[in-house]
Amino acid sequence: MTSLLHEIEEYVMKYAEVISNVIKVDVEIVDKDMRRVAGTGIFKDKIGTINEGSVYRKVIETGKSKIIRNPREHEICKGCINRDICIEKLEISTPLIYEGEIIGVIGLVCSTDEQKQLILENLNSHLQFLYQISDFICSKVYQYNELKIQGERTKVLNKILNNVDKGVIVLDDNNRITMLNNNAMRELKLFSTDLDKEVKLADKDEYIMGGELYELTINNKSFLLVGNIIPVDFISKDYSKVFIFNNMRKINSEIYNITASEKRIGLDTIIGNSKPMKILKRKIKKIASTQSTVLITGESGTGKELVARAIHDLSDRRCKPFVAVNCSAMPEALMESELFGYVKGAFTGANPNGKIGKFELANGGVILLDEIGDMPLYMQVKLLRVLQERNVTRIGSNQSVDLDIRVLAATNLDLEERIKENKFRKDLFYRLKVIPIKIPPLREREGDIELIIDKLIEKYSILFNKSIYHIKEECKNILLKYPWPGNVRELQNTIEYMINIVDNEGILTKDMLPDNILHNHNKNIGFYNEEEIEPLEKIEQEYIEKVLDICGRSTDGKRKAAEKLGIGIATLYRKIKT
Ligand SMILES: Nc1ncnc2c1ncn2[C@@H]1O[C@H](COP(=O)(O)OP(=O)(O)OP(=O)(O)O)[C@@H](O)[C@H]1O
Repeated sequence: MTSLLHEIEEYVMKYAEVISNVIKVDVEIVDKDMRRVAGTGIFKDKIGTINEGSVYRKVIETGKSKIIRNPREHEICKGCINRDICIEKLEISTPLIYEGEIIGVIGLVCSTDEQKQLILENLNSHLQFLYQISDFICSKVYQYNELKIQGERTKVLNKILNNVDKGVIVLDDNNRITMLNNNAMRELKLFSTDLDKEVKLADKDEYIMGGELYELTINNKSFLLVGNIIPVDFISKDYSKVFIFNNMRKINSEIYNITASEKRIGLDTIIGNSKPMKILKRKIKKIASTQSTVLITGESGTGKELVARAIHDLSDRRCKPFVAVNCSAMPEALMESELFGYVKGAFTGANPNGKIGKFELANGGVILLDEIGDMPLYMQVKLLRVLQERNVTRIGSNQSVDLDIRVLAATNLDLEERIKENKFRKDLFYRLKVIPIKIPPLREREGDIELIIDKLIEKYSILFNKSIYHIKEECKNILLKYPWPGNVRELQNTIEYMINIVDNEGILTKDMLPDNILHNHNKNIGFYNEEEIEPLEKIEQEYIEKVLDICGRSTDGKRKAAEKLGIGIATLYRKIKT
């Protein structure tokens, strides 16, 4: 505690002077190590030195005041090393007690008989005054100590605050900044000199990613922040509320995590080396870096979404969100709120916290409006407005959010036909069709079916941990001739199915083909031009296979097949083996 008296020595000195002025004696105040902290009169030059007398030691030991009316002769003075040179006529000493501990002594010394006389005449009132000053000094020590503890606590608190990844601002009851952490300074471009500045915090009544949206204004700059306000006004008016807000980079990256696909979709992901696919890939490369709207058309399963993702991945928005919205899968009643979002309490049945819309989720990145041809007309009007004005307003809000977004739309419908049927707006069509991309159906991509089959066999063999050594020529031919109305998706499903059912030999054969493909094959044996004429032996082979598909491959099935074909069973076996 010694240090405490020294740390407030300025005050201690003042109190010593007050006593000295009022009682007209010399005063010294020592700490518990007997070092002089303050002194007046004959003690003024001795500040910092040790009092070697024995009276104060006794006061410190006993915690009791002492009045020595006859220095030198008093019992206490017997062992004092200064006894012979002592000029004191009267000495009054009283302890300074802080939290039960003696932290020092106030000593009053009379060097003349007149002084002694005066003091003794009013001893009681002088003692009362002395005790009072003693209390003042101790309460000053208390205040100082409290401030010191509070300062230490603040330091620890600051350390903690600077280690949370959120922005924290503590405001007083006038909305002035009392404290702020490094994140808040960084986010709001503030400095420690901005402490005590007034902040305006307006609740925008909207809810995003687990927090409330606030507009914070300081130094004439406004920031939209997502966070929460915690009232702490029970502490003191300097600490009225704490605003904890999320790091906006973190919010953006959370949105990105929701919206981004885990793997990169480059041009290599789009399998196909046919001429139309080469042209398509060149076009994707060329237009990826522009900001214009793209309308991707093509039959179902041709890879429209894949192309859209490749455009996103090749563009400089690749690290920003990619949000795909399927306009036909969304219930009509929900479409508006899904696309544009809503604020809390916008309508009954809604999420009470409000919801961020797909456009806002995609902000900064790319939105794919898939199956746009199925969008209801009233939504087409709203969409057109968003595309024209490049901003979106949540349902129930009166504040629009600016959009920096690349729009891609896709459909397998003939939009011009839909326009004629009054099911699609012409103005929207032209706004979307700035860059048209048409993906050819699989049957028109020469060489691609074989390439895709090989790649998919490889992919699913790894996925299902199977070793596929071979695909029978006959089986492959059926796949190559199939018209693939479901395009790559159907081919993908077919290969996945076959690899699922293949046995340990790892050979894909015709009888592993799905029924619809086999049926199609069976009813389509025929030819239309010279190139398609096949050797009789091959046709015969295929015909027998077809009959066996129907009759079965058991002994009974084969007997039945031979009967139907009008040949002996032995001939049938011979022909199967060739
Ligand atoms: N060229 C391709 N290379 C590899 N995979 C492809 C290719 N084209 C399509 N696919 C795959 O086929 C499936 C369907 O593709 P996608 O969803 O992109 O087609 P779509 O044209 O958008 O279909 P829909 O019109 O039915 O929405 C996906 O699994 C996709 O990865």
